[in-house]
Amino acid sequence: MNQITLHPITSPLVGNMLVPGDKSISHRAIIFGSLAKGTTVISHFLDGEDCMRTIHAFQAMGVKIKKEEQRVTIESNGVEALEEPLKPINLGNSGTTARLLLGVLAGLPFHTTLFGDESLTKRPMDRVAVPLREMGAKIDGRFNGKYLPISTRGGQLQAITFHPPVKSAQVKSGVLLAGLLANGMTEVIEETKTRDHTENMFQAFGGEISIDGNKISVKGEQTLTGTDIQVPGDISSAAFFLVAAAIVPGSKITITDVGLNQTRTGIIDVLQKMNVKINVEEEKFIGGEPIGKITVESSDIKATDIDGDIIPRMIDEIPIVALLATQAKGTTIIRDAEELRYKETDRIASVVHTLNKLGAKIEATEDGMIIEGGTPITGGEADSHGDHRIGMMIAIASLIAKSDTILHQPDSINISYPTFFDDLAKLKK
Ligand SMILES: O=C(O)C1=C[C@@H](OP(=O)(O)O)[C@@H](O)[C@H](O)C1
Ligand SMILES: C=C(OP(=O)(O)O)C(=O)O
Repeated sequence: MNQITLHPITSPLVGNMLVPGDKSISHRAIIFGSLAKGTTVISHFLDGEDCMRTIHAFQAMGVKIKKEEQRVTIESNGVEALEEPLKPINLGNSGTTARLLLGVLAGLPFHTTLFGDESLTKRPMDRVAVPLREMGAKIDGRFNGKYLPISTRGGQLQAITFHPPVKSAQVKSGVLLAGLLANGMTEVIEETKTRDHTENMFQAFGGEISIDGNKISVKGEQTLTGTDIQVPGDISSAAFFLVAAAIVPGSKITITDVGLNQTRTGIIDVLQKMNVKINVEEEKFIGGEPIGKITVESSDIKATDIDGDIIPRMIDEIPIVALLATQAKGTTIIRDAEELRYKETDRIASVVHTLNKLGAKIEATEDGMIIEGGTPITGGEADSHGDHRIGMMIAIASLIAKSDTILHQPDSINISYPTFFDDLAKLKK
């Protein structure tokens, strides 16, 4: 489907909902389950296109992975059993698969070629290729390995101490995974803490990892053991509905069984700062990940400044927060978010272009944006540009638009949230 017409909403959004499994945790569960010896069973796995890329990559290396809806079973004989893939591996649109898989391939003694779609082909891979080469991996590709397609020949790796030059959980995770396959103790020292699902997953699979503030140390050449993983709901997917409830008058939505990992809950802090009526209840810990429920009601929204250490804790939520800010009282300024320029699209440019087209008043800056509040959304035509989060931002904007919105390339939403429109429909009364 190339385009769909979205109508403004005529009644509040009301109800309880579950969101699909966390994308970051789903990727990692496949990777760790494939590296571990034994059986891993994953429940509430994200059935999105990106996570399927990770499954296919490990199947191409001989791992037995069976998927029945949101349940995935992995039977693996561990790292030593992984085989040289017969063909180049297609990573589609998935940056997480690319950066984490490079870390794994760095330690495997065979040749692979990785490629992706048009968007992934433009995203930087040198941020992970450089430290992996320092550990001893052979990595080459377009622009000296800065961009896909990339070929690897891994092997004997030496542990390093690494200070990531960018605030990126993908880079950290790539090096930690290579560290698992290296000789010695690999250390990653982050300037700002990024999402820590890789660290939690090491522990869930019986691995030794130590965390001291922002320093993470992983012992090389350990054997991991298969386990059961229950994936929490993805707070990055929930964010679209949290904002929808806040901006559609009379709404009240509760999202249950959603991940509340501190390294991901910047969106909750921002909603609170913006005067959104929100209630959060942490209920349990599963596999080192806190899970609970969030209730949001329509609110009188206030502008705020968003910058500094909170940015990595809400990096994927900035497009939908930008929409929220268009409905706030006052001007919202987002800074320190230059990393947005290296996502599926340049999300500073695509958010500003798209929301302005729909009636907002936003100015792009080098590392963020300045958003004028209280601007009505007019509707019209808008394109996801193949970016799932831009597609969902447009769909939520269309709810409060003055007229219909034609969304081009809605299929991109299948990357992270294939049931998005069904879930939205269930909240309409
Ligand atoms: O590690 C992960 O699972 C992710 C880390 C973030 O990317 P960066 O590490 O590039 O910031 C985020 O934007 C992406 O959606 C998923
Ligand atoms: C940036 C994202 O994902 P990835 O880097 O895995 O493509 C995202 O999901 O918003």
